[in-house]
Amino acid sequence: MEKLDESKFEQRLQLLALRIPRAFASAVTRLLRSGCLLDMPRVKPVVEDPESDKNRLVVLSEKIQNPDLSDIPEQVHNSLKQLCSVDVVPYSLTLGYSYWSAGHVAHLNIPDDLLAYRDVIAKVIYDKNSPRIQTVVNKVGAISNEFRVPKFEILAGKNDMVTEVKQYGATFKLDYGLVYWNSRLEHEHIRLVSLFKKGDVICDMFAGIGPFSIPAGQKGCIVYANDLNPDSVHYLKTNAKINKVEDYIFAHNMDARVFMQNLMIAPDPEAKSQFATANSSSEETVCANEHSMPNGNHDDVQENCQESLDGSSVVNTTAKRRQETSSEGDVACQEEDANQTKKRNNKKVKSSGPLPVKPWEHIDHVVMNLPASALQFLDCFSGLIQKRYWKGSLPRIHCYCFIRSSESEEFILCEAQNKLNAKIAEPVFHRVRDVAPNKAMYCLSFRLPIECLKEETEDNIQSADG
Ligand SMILES: C[S@@+](CC[C@H](N)C(=O)[O-])C[C@H]1O[C@@H](n2cnc3c(N)ncnc32)[C@H](O)[C@@H]1O
Repeated sequence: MEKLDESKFEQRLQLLALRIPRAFASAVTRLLRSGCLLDMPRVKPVVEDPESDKNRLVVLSEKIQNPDLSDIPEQVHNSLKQLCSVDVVPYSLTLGYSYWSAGHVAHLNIPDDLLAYRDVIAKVIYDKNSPRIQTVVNKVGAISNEFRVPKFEILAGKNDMVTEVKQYGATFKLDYGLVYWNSRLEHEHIRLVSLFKKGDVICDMFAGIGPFSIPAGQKGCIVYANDLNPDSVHYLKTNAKINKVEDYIFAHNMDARVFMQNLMIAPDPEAKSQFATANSSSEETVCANEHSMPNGNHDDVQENCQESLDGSSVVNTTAKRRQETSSEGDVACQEEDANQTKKRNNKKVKSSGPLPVKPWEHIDHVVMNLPASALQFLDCFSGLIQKRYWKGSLPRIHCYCFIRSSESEEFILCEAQNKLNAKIAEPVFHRVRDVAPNKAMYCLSFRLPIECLKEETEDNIQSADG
């Protein structure tokens, strides 16, 4: 048998690092986070300086290759110089052959010229890293299915792809063979969630197993999370429970367009009018603006969240409950009044958890992480939101996409505007990571243009009113 040449699996990266005074490590990291910092799973970008414990080394992205830092954006470079003293030093990083792993699974991409040795390679990796690594897999072919799940062959260890990984303090359980997972997006997940505020309403149209939704829930956001892959939704619900945010996450399993359309369906106006006549207008305002579930029923906060986690849609829940109890809104409003004077004695409402929201009235952010085709889904926003229900500013859309070196941001913007049928004001492109020599992943963020609101015509008001 040929001898295994381990070095064939080692990747040696020649990088640059900034030697900075120790006390400035956090500030410098924050400054460089959007694209200039080393972004690799399980590799810390801030390390000890072997020459002095008064300093630390902040490792730069492999994209930054000029020691004069001329490939760092000028503004960032200037802020850096003002912040503290900085020395640029070479930094060599070696990734061993056991580098690629998620939980107990070591994930290899064995090149064609070494495929003949894959079993021996896998065995060595397994033996050297067991018990931490219990399964060694090799990716087979390119990802082509709509769930974005790679195909793997199991080379060593047990045939078990269910594992747990940790990101920013959250635990994610997943079956590597059934759902999409990419550890390299950790920084992007953190970056986007850092834009959300407690209490924000988030729609995660392509949620996967929840790397945006779960930390958003942990932050106190209400998240409507959806994925077409039933296995992803299964793990999304599991992860919501593991991370104790099940009250904040409404999980759905449907096509993203249908999901958005369903979320925007306002409740039966007939029931609303009964609600209105049964209550004074001020009571109705309290219910509508603050604590109402889609059906206006305050008793069902926990139950409704649980129902959503069990897979039923908000709309179905709404429709069902509205038919059942046209006077429940009445009761709910009275109870809400009582709650405000701290006299209410209702166990379910008393229990902890988020207050319910009405997505057709307000959403703060929409996350669209399906870079290969999310732009195509933007057409679903045209005429989606009904002006007469909406309150406050329109949502910010975060649409992921790929941009090839032959394409420009303007080109992508045009495509997005064509799909929306509206002009986007102040688009922000954030470069997430390079995925190939000529292709990078970006996040295009913008506020939904007002032209996308559904026009109020006599016809559509009447048909909506039944
Ligand atoms: C690139 S993954 C992103 C998952 C997750 N947001 C993350 O960052 O890990 C895209 C997800 O979109 C889902 N998906 C693909 N087509 C979809 C569709 N038409 N509607 C809803 N989800 C879809 C896939 O199953 C996959 O989980």
